Amino acid sequence: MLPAAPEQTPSAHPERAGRARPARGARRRAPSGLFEPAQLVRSLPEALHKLHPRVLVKNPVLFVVSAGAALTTLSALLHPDVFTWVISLWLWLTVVFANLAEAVAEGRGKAQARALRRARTDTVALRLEHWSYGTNLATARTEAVAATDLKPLDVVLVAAGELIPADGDVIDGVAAVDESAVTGESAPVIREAGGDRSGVTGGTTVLSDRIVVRVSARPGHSFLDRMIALVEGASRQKTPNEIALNILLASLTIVFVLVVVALQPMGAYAGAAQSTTVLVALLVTLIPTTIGALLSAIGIAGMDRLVQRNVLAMSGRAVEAAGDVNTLLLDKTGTITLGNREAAAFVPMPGVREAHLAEAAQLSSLADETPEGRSVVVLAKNRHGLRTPDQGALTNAHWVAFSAQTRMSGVDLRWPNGAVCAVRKGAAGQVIEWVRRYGGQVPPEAQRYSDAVAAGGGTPLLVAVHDWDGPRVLGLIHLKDVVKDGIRERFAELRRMGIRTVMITGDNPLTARAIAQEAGVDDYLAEATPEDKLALIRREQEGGKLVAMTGDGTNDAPALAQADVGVAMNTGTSAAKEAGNMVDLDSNPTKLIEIVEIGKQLLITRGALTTFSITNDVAKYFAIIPAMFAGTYPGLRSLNVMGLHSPTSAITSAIIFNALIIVALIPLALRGVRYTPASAHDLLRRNLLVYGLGGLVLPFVGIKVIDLAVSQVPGLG
Ligand SMILES: Nc1ncnc2c1ncn2[C@@H]1O[C@H](COP(=O)(O)OP(=O)(O)OP(=O)(O)O)[C@@H](O)[C@H]1O
Ligand SMILES: [K+]
Ligand SMILES: [Mg+2]
Repeated sequence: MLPAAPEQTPSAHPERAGRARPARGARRRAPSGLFEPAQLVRSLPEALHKLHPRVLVKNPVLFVVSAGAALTTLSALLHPDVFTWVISLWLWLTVVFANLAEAVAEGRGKAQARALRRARTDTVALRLEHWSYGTNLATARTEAVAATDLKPLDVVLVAAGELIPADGDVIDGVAAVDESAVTGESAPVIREAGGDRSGVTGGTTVLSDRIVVRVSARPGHSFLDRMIALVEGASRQKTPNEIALNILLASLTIVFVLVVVALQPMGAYAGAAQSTTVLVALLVTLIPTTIGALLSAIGIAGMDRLVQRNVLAMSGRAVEAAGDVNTLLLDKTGTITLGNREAAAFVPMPGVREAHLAEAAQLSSLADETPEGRSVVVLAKNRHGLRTPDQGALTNAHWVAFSAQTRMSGVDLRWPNGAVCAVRKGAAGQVIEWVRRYGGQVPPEAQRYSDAVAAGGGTPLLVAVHDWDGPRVLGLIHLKDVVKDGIRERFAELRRMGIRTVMITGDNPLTARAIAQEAGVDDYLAEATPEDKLALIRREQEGGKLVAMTGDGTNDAPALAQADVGVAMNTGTSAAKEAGNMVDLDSNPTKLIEIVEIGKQLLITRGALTTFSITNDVAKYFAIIPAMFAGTYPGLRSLNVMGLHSPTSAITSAIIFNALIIVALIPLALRGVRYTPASAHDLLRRNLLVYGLGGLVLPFVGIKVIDLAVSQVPGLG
């Protein structure tokens, strides 16, 4: 959890717990401390600050109200009377209350930003002058530089007890890291080179061991900087939906301004010319002040609700898109499975000694920094007592790193006597093709054994050599991975929300199918390259679907960038975090369920309050129109259905109600309308009923009550 947010409760933390606890978050109610009346008082100075014309002009509805308030104040100064002063006062209060809504929504973020600022580092970093695989860190030359001077691609050495000076990826070593300064979680996490858990954040602390980090962030553009800007709302931009709604509100406002202006000559002709104060009051009740006041607070609160769940949304647009997501793509390893895909057994081909296979497997993995590669070395050591070969023999080694495109890794060795030997391990299809390319025969067992491992949900890695005996398959490594606990139920929940889940993996179709079945996803895509993932997203989007994607690997980055909602795991590589538009600090892939709920809640809240805003103006016309013309057209008195005391008390009550309803709705705008999984159609009907009807009826009662009080005031009765 983010620091300085005491209301938060600890969240499910699969990475640390070692398994995905079915996060209770989905059912966790918005933290009860999300809104407390004291916040209104605390945010008052900020609300008054926002009375500046430069701020007001950004909100057309509020701008018109403040212009009206200025006008009535002027007329109160020229022709003082109680009515004009009271109306002026309440019009200003209307603007202050509207500002208050925004100020309260922003207030929480400011506290969090203060805590995050403290984590920003001004430490000294040890920059390595050269680094390559195998560099001896004990003797490597380093220079001390200020953390703020680090540039992308700089390589720094960080030891236990030290602050990580900048965002980056671990490229050598493994360490326990305390990320509480950023995530608020005190349990340490493991960060290691090679895999999809290499991302580290500047300002976090290394607890054990020593790691080499390649810096990825430009100065001033670190993750922490972005987080601070985000929670502070500094980088907040209006979303397309907000802009559209704002245009609608502005147009309505202009129309009503014209209507009111045109009313005066007509009224004068009929002998019922109105005072400025009455005309302004009419205008303010006509224009949609409620939603105009609450709109931005609703958006900020939506982002904030995500922060409460430890999700950082880099764009408000992504939060809205989350509310309408149709398809969720997840990668398999580390997202659906635990991700510590480990070598469990060596399976030799007929006629091959297991020790020989193990030796080749180990050789191909010595420089393979992926968790898979490291686990092969460990298994060879544990099972066959194999030690790392003599460095002297390996000086002429050309290491072939694993890539998602080639699906292979290995080494080309040149022995001192000039003989050449190549070893490869990788996906069955690729390794078989490699052997055949050099004219080797592949026994049918190679495919058969691989399929057997895959059918059980394991990942087979074929091992082949090409030496003086020619190219041939020696056997396979059985990699095991485990489907996370409770993930089936979470997918079922997504299905109820109308979201289709698709697993994408670089693994072979048989493994993919076995895991897909066990996890209960709706569909899967196997042997997917990064391009395939991207193409799949584009295809879905062309069909008009909104696509969400969660991932952590560098090979997920293009897809994360293309997805409408791209959630990167905080554990992931910096490429993935850079590409997505949200980061989950808990690295919990099923967090998307909560993200979708929050997105839906945001859309529903905005819809509900817009409905309420428009319908709740109706009652105010019934208060004001009869009051305006009762003198000229006594027949209009029958419209005074509320039986309001007098024209002045009626108009005053309508304006007071119009202002108070904003304050009354601030908690709802911040907390959000309650969301229950239901079809969009049912939700719409329910909301129209509750908020439309509520908006229609409530003001009749409210204005009547206020009128009873107002009519007691001398000068208004
Ligand atoms: N270190 C490695 N060396 C050689 N081959 C590997 C290595 N790691 C994985 N492979 C092979 O490459 C295939 C694709 O791996 P990749 O990591 O791209 O996909 P994945 O992890 O299965 O999928 P995802 O991460 O998208 O869930 C694997 O199925 C395996 O056969
Ligand atoms: K109004
Ligand atoms: Mg992977």
